[in-house]
Amino acid sequence: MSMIAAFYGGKSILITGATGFLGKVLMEKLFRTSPDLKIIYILVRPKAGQTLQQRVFQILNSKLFEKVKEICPNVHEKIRPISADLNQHDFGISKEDLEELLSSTNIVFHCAATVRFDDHLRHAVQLNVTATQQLLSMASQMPKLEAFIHLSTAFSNCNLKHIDEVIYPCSVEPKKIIDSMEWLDDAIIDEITPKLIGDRPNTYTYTKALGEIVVQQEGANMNIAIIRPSIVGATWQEPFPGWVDNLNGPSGLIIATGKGFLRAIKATPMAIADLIPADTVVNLTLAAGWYTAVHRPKSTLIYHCTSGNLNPCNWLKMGLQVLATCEKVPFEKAFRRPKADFTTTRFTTHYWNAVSHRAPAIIYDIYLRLTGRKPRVMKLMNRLLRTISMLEYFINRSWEWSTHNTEMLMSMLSPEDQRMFNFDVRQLNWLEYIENYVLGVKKYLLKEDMAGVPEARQHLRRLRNIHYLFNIALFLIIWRLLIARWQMARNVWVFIVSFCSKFLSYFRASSTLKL
Ligand SMILES: CCCCCCCCCCCCCCCCCCCCCCCC(=O)SCCNC(=O)CCNC(=O)[C@H](O)C(C)(C)COP(=O)(O)OP(=O)(O)OC[C@H]1O[C@@H](n2cnc3c(N)ncnc32)[C@H](O)[C@@H]1OP(=O)(O)O
Ligand SMILES: NC(=O)C1=CN([C@@H]2O[C@H](COP(=O)(O)OP(=O)(O)OC[C@H]3O[C@@H](n4cnc5c(N)ncnc54)[C@H](OP(=O)(O)O)[C@@H]3O)[C@@H](O)[C@H]2O)C=CC1
Repeated sequence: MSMIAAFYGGKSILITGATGFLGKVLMEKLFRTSPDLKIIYILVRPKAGQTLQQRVFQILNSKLFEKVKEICPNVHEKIRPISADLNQHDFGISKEDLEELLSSTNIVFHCAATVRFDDHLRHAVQLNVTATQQLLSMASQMPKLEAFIHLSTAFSNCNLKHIDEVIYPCSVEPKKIIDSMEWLDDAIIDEITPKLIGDRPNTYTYTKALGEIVVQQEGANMNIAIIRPSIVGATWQEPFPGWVDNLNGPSGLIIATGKGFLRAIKATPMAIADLIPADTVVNLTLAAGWYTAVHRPKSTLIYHCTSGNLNPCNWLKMGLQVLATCEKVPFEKAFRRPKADFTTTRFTTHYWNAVSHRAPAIIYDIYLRLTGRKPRVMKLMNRLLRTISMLEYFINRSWEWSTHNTEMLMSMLSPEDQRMFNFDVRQLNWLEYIENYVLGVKKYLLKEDMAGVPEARQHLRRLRNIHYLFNIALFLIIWRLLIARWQMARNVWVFIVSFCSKFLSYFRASSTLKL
């Protein structure tokens, strides 16, 4: 019998960010392994004209929840969406809902965050720091609370090369930052942002670091743990391989590669690609929830959920496998054939951006214009280049994360739990995982049917022929222009023509002799 699954049985669990990528995988696993849990409260904001119920309905109707609906047919009765916006004071939760939450919750999983790298500091602080502080304040009023699990990121201290499972201080206290956001205007915040984030690359990593300090300070009297995943990718094994439903991390770039938009990217091929599957993160999170509640460690434990030190993969291996899979099982309606390379210098990056990204986009937009359609490729390309520039920091460096707490936790699990809540990435076969990831992107993110693969292959063959024809035409045009303007080119041309004609006459003469 799994100790972890039994622990969650009968529990009332609060999840923030349950509509996000990790939140959904977390909820799915909880229902699948502990169908007898009492209730899961989820803090949800109404969005895109959808009510809370419609949002829950949409989640439950996705492929991710198919197994859960078999195991736990009354799953919809066990999810209680609570209207809440983490940007608002007290989250805008009604008095009745708040009372119910405070009196019933046993475990909190805090997943909600803004994960945008370019978010304005005010917004990133509000969501990643202030909201965390408010949630902790709510948690401190929960008499039945057994554990509070906070999702952070392994990159919260990416300004360091070696990162231990400890909380590092920031130059300015989070409380001062929170206060200052209330009275500083946007222009001043813009001005001080680079100074505050210092040698971190963006507001996301900076505010996640502040959030951790808040957790440590405000949660001193609670059973708290912090999980720091690295780059979260599609699921590895559960509920099935390859599930992914947003463009964050590598997923967006996998699409850009498969559709032939991405042809070159500045990356360090041998740098560690510290990917971690979403189901691995969720298994560790649930195990940490159990351990924190049952064993009550004296201090807040931080768990690194990373792969680099146990089973390293690098960007070259990943890139090659992405390309190989896109060749084998192509994406539909590709812009160009999937073919890409790494650049290592600023100069070559600018060159390939001009030649392989911007030039084809301009040519295709001219073609669209000439055929009476709206040009759109250059706009897409500019977005892609902006996204790449935001991600570049993470694909040109390697970090070392120590994993003592994570390994300790693994050793505390029973063999049954080690199997059921597996977070041992040493067992992961990268080539198989990346192939399933790419297929998952195709099926679950792009919603492409596998039945369309022959047509997609045919399309790639057409693109290859167009590419050859285009290159031949380009060569002939350039050559014609050179001949018209340059004596040297004319001389070379005369030499080639006379050489060919001599060769032909010799060939003809020798075949006549043989006859
Ligand atoms: C020799 C062989 C060579 C082979 C080479 C080729 C192989 C290449 C394949 C493998 C690539 C590997 C890449 C690795 C990438 C590494 C990522 C590292 C990330 C470190 C993460 C740290 C971990 C975390 O804790 S945080 C979670 C991660 N967070 C994110 O990823 C958020 C990033 N996104 C943003 O910050 C923003 O979306 C931003 C700034 C990128 C874009 O903002 P903007 O306002 O311009 O646009 P949006 O409104 O957000 O979206 C506009 C448009 O773009 C689409 N889009 C959004 N994100 C991405 C994306 N990541 N990739 C591609 N496209 C994206 C979005 O859907 C919108 O499209 P619409 O059509 O308008 O809907
Ligand atoms: N994905 C990754 O690569 C990594 C993620 N992490 C961490 O894991 C956690 C989960 O990330 P992930 O699932 O990928 O992120 P997502 O962006 O997929 O999900 C974010 C969640 O936060 C919710 N949210 C955002 N703003 C608000 C708000 N104002 N009020 C209420 N809810 C809000 C979103 O709700 P809505 O659906 O309404 O937008 C969504 O449910 C985060 O803390 C992140 O920092 C750490 C390392 C890597």
